Amino acid sequence: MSTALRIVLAQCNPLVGDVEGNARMILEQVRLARERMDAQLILFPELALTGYPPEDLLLRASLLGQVEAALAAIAPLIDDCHIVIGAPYRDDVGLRNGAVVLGNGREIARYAKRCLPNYSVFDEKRYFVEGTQPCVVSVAGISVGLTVCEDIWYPEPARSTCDAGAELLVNINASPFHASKYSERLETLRMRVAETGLPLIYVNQVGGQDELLFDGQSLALDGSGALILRAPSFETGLYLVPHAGGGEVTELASLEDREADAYRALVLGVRDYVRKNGFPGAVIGLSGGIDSALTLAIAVDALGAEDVLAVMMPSRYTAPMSLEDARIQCANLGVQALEIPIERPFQAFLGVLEPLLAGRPPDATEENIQARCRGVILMAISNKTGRMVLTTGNKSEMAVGYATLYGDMAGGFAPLKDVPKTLVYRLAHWRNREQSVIPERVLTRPPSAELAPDQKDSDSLPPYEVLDPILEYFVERDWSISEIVTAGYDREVVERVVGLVLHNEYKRRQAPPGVRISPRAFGKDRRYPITSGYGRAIR
Ligand SMILES: Nc1ncnc2c1ncn2[C@@H]1O[C@H](COP(=O)(O)OP(=O)(O)OC[C@H]2O[C@@H]([n+]3cccc(C(=O)O)c3)[C@H](O)[C@@H]2O)[C@@H](O)[C@H]1O
Ligand SMILES: Nc1ncnc2c1ncn2[C@@H]1O[C@H](COP(=O)(O)OP(=O)(O)OP(=O)(O)O)[C@@H](O)[C@H]1O
Ligand SMILES: NC(=O)CC[C@H](N)C(=O)O
Repeated sequence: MSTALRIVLAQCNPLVGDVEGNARMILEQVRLARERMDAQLILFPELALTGYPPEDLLLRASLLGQVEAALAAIAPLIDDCHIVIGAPYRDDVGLRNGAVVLGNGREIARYAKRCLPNYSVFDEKRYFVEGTQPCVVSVAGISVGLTVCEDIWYPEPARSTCDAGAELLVNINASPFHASKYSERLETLRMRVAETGLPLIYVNQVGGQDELLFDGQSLALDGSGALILRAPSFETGLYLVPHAGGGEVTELASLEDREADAYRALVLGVRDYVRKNGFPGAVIGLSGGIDSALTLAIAVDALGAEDVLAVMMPSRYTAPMSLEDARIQCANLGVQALEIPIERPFQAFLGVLEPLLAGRPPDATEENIQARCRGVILMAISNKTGRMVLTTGNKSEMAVGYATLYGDMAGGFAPLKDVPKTLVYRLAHWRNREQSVIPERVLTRPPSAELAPDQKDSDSLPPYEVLDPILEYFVERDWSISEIVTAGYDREVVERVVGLVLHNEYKRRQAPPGVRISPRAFGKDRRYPITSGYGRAIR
């Protein structure tokens, strides 16, 4: 850094809507940053006071009242340093996504975010009005220019802040994770530094908020674009920006591979969803298959073995090795396991439905009754114990509707919802890299729903090595059928897969939320109509 300012990045995990709690957390971070690091300027993430994204809570006057009260309460306490807090505020023009500067015991400035993202998972134009002016404040004699998240993704805000006299650019963020996001950010920040010649300090929030997951990885670049600080991913903490020039780079985090990043994102997403919603733990149906095996490992890493309950619910079609493998995994992880066979409830349903079923060949009806027996049992355990049911469906299955409504889709949160089946395998291998917690056989046997005799997923679906790329092209990249065929896939298979994806929007709308780890997840990231003639038109 060209300046001697002691800047601390508060990479924190606010709770959306808990303005008072977030204000207390901010004051505690200020105390620590002052005590331990002698901080002169402490930066908090975008909308740190409300948490991000507050969604339609922003339409409630009472929330904005709480924000103003919190700012008024915090300001007098900030008398020996400066802080920047992300907070919404209303002015003569409208509601702003703001960066508020406090120091010398008072409020010093309010900056309104100028670029409001309104694509992908972002809806900021629904709530906020764009700012038009740069904002530069003096901190210990250094001119500090403010920007908020999306501002830094375009040249103009940084350039005009530089023109307004900034010697240093600050960017406060709520930038959600997806695979490759870190390199996209770094490349963008380097462009802004190259254009302005100014050091750039980037602070990001951490934590899960419904389907969004924030990874932290706050950064500092010096005026030449060299990385002088990279804070850890998926962890909260206070990080002092080092002074460059001595050739020393503070690299607090290593660049992890895709599996490690994805796995750690899923763990944090599950932990924050379960804990921030006040649940004492989770319950999972453990089949002896790969999806529930990985879900269980993630849940244990997120919540601790004592707060996770595995339930084995064998049916007449369950292979003995499924039950054996499930038992071994529970022992490996130290998880309490229950065994509740579903034969009796399944028989009871077949009995009462006899008039409907008699004379009709068995089909998905009977398969789904089994999945629903398991759903009823898991939900009963959830109701009685207060634990949340984690569903186990992966992105490939959710894409093509290979799951039973009110059956294995019954539950509160879907950790693997954005994890394609081929990545499920890679993550399971990654989790087993040091110590085998998922039995080897679970990783090698062919996937099966075990809802009918000798059933395999490959009876109904193309092999996952074929299905997953087709899904990625269609769902994540919006390719046409012809483009996917040109990439080397069979037209008939592509048409069938695309038809299933379009048809099963209704199922996904009824599915629980899950952690977003890809650039296009099902949920708020991909909004398709349920009732639609589009599928017919593209045939
Ligand atoms: N647009 C729409 N809006 C609202 N509802 C709509 C609808 N289109 C169909 N439906 C309704 O949806 C129902 C059909 O859905 P559903 O009852 O779920 O049943 P369905 O999709 O027909 O069958 C479930 C499939 O998932 C497979 N499965 C199940 C469980 C686990 C696994 C696994 O490997 O993990 C795989 C199973 O082998 C079977 O092929 C029907 O009642 C239909 O009326
Ligand atoms: N015998 C079982 N005991 C407990 N839960 C089961 C059993 N069979 C299925 N389930 C639950 O239903 C989910 C869907 O299972 P299914 O075997 O139909 O498909 P899958 O997608 O191959 O999942 P998995 O790889 O976990 O088996 C499982 O992940 C599990 O949560
Ligand atoms: N909150 C925001 O403005 C986020 C938008 C930004 N492009 C990001 O995800 O990093």
